[in-house]
Parts: sequence; C-alpha cells; structure tokens
Amino acid sequence: MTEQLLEKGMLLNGQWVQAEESFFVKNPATWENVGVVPSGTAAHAKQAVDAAASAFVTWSKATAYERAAFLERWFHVIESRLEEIARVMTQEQGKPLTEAIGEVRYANSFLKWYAEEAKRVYGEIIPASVGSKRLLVQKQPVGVVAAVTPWNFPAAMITRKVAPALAAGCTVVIKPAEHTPLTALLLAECAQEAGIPEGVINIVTTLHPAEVVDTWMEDSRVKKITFTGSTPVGKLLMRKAADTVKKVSLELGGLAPFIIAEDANLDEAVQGVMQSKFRNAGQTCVCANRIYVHENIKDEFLEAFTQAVADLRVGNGLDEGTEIGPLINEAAVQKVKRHLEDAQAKGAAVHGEAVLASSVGHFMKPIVVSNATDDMLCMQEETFGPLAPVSIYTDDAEVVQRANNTPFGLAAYVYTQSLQKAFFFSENLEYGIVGVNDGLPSVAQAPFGGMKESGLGREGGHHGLEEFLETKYVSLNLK
Ligand SMILES: NC(=O)C1=CN([C@@H]2O[C@H](COP(=O)(O)OP(=O)(O)OC[C@H]3O[C@@H](n4cnc5c(N)ncnc54)[C@H](O)[C@@H]3O)[C@@H](O)[C@H]2O)C=CC1
Ligand SMILES: O=C(O)[C@H](O)CS(=O)(=O)O
Repeated sequence: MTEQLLEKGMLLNGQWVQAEESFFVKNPATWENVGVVPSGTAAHAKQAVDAAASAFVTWSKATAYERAAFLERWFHVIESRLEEIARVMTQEQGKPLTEAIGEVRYANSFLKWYAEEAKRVYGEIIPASVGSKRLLVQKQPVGVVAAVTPWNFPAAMITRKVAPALAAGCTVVIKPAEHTPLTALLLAECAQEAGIPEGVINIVTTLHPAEVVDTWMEDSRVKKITFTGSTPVGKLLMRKAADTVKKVSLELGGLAPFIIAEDANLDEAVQGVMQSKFRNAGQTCVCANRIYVHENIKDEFLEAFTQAVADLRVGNGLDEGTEIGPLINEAAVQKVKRHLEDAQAKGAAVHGEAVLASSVGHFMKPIVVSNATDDMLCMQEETFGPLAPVSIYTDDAEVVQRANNTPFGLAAYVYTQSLQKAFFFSENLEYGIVGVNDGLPSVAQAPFGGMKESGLGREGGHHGLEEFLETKYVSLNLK
C-alpha cells in the first residue's frame, strides 16, 4: 500500500529550505517513491556552516545541565513519534518494522545516555612542581562538527554522533545518505519540536555528496569530521581533513569473524550467528562475514544453522512476520551474487536456493555456503548482504591467525564455554569490538569502533564524548 509521499526540506538555521533540484526517495521493496527532498549544493553547505558557527557561540556557553535538558526533551519527542519514524525508515531503507522500531529505540538511547554524560565532563587539577602555580586541565567543545552518515542505520548513525557532539557543546552540520534522508529529517523535526535552538543542528540532503562534503572539508570553521560508511570514502575524507587539520572520527567497513569453538553451546551459537549475520539483511558493518566452526562440531552446527536460515521469512518490511527485507539497491544485490558465484566456483557447497525472492524490489533469499576457503571473495571482502560462508578450523591459534589476516578490525565474535578460551580469543583477536557469547554487543554506554582500516576513534560511552572535546591546560602563576 502506498503511503502519502513525504515532501521535506533541508534544515538550515532553523528554516526548512528547498533547492533548485530535488530527488525522490525510493522504497527498496517496491521501487515506489516514498518522499521527495531537496538536492543541496555547495551554497547550502556553506549556509549550514554559517548557521552552526553562529549558534556555537551561545550553545557552547550554555551549561551542561541546560544542554542535557534539551537532549532529554528531544528524547521524549522522538519517543512520542517512534512508530511514525520507524515506518518511514522501513519504507526508505527496507528493514523489517520490528528492526526499525528497535533502531529508533537504539538511536534514542544515545540521547538519553549523553543527556546524563554531559554533566560528567570533568577537568583536573595537577599537583604543581612550583609552589606559586596551580595547574588546571579544562575540557572544551571542539566547535562546528560535520557528520556524514550511511543508509544502513539512518537514525542511530546520526544520534550516535550528534548526541555526544551537542552534549559537549558543539554544533553540527549533517549530510545523511541519499538513500535515507527522510529519517534524518524527521529526527531534526523532533529536535526543533524539543526547542533545540536554530543553527545547532543543520541538515543538508543531496544527490551530490562530494560537492556538499568537500565544502565542509575546505572550511576551516569546521573543526571535526565524523563519518560512518565505506573504508574508501573514509580514507578520502581523512586525506581532505589534513588540509585544515580537522579532528577525524571514522566508522568504516568490517569483515567480522564469528568463531564457534569446539566447546560452544551450539543452540546459543546458532542464535548468536543468526542475530549477527542477518540483522538488516546482513547490511551492518558488524555482521558476521566469516563463520569459523571447529571441525568436531561442524555437522551438528551446519544442520541447525541451515535449518534456521531456511526458516527466515523474506518480504516487505511493513508486512507482519517479515525477518529479511530487501537490500538497499541493485549494486548490493550484484555484490552478493558475485560473492556467491565466486564461492561456488572455488568449491563451496550451497545450502538453499540462491535465487531472488521477487521480481520487484532488491530481495535476496538468505544463503549459507559451507566448505568456504580463505581465498574466496566472501572471506576477504565485506559482503554486506545475506550470504553466510562457513569454514572449518582445527586449532584455536590457527583460527585466530586466519581471523586477524585482514586489513579490517571492527567486530569479532567467539562462542565458547571456557573462560580460558574466552580470554585467549578476546585478547588475541585484533578487533575493536569482541562479542563473547554475544551476537549483538552494540549499546550506547560502550565504546564502538574499529582497529586497522575499520576506523579511528570510538562512538558511545564516555569515549564517544571525548571525541568532541579539546583538552586545555591552564597554568596559573599566583606569584
Ligand atoms: N563501519 C560502519 O559502521 C559502517 C560501514 N559501512 C560501509 O559502507 C559501505 C556501504 O555503505 P554506504 O553508505 O554505501 O557507504 P558510502 O561510504 O558510499 O556512503 C556513506 C556516506 O558517505 C557519503 N559519501 C559517498 N561518497 C562521498 C564522497 N566522495 N565525499 C563525501 N561523502 C561521500 C554518502 O553519501 C553517505 O552519506 C559498506 O562497504 C559498509 O561496510 C556502512 C555503514 C556502517
Ligand atoms: O553501521 C552499522 O553497521 C552499525 O554501526 C551497527 S550497530 O551499531 O547497529 O551494531
């Protein structure tokens, strides 16, 4: 059923603004138009920085308690519009409504958590080596922040940046992904309803990301870039940040190993790998991308896992019972097919029908391949789709070496009932996040981020607030 077309504007200095060009937002399940938004230009990008720089003067001088109150009010307004935002998210991104509701709650948890953490930005007094001196350390907001976000978590990837930025006293300019601008604009509507002052949050939607973001990267008033998306774009932004020495936070691609040790609780391991692999149809940067199972339990695991995968229901995210929605676009479908065909050509066994579930929409049936070997594309590149490669291993040290043999280091998982193995794996896996008997580790209060080419910095927890603060040392000579 086609719901009403959402016609939205960009948010610049508290005003909803149109542009000469606009673009339709399409539903990946039906290819129908969900909404229409402006395609912002470099001029709009500059207006956004003008607004954020002006608002920073007052916002940064508000007390932490005043900023916290705004975040709390924003949290409650989103709560009151949760179902509406989730339905729009499902229509523009495709995830099942139950997952969209879960994501809005997850996104909102960052507002709640940073409303409290804002009040805990402590400084220090350092014992002086000169009697007449007092040495103080103060934390101050970095300034105007540019946030560039992906389509796979259209709400959480915004609040995971904006909540700590505002808590710290920064103001923001945001460019959401062109596939999913509507969720971002609804969050901004909620912020306006909560009374967050004009210019504190600005959103530029566009079909020309480089034009808008390059304007921000060249503007010395923008003190920080925070980005979630692909590693190639992350590297590009990191290079551009150097010209004005901007601070950089990057959440990039992953290639998560999911290790099932010989002593694992198999029921829990199957549940965990289903959660990790198939959330958002496999379109998350922390999805299990490589499943390593000990050879002594391979058969029992495969029997249980392939059955659980076969039971997954594929369909439109708005339909009751849907567990796997469409992929975001045709390119995503082709990438999964390329990985599947490569695996088959290199000897993988395919469990299930590797066929598209529908002629309309970017649907794919979840597929398990076994006998996976490390030379396959699906074991070397992020699939970002519902393809689960299973490989066997014999020795714990061997599988750690294989798991670490990649430029990526975002999330890793291990299922074991042994404390010794839990520590062996978690301490030796070169990943920023390790789920031990936990397929869903992401929470607002803990630091989320990658090592190696999976990113820089952390989001969530008090670590995530530090990313938006400068450390100032004040030496007081009382002589
Ligand atoms: N580590 C993480 O949390 C995440 C990583 N990713 C990775 O990103 C890929 C798919 O997500 P996409 O959104 O397609 O990634 P993407 O990197 O193409 O896009 C992410 C954002 O960057 C913008 N962008 C694209 N090219 C740009 C440019 N030249 N200058 C400035 N901004 C630009 C896009 O408009 C979007 O807002 C996957 O490979 C996935 O691994 C995606 C989501 C989360
Ligand atoms: O972009 C992503 O994939 C998210 O960071 C994953 S999570 O935070 O929802 O786990």
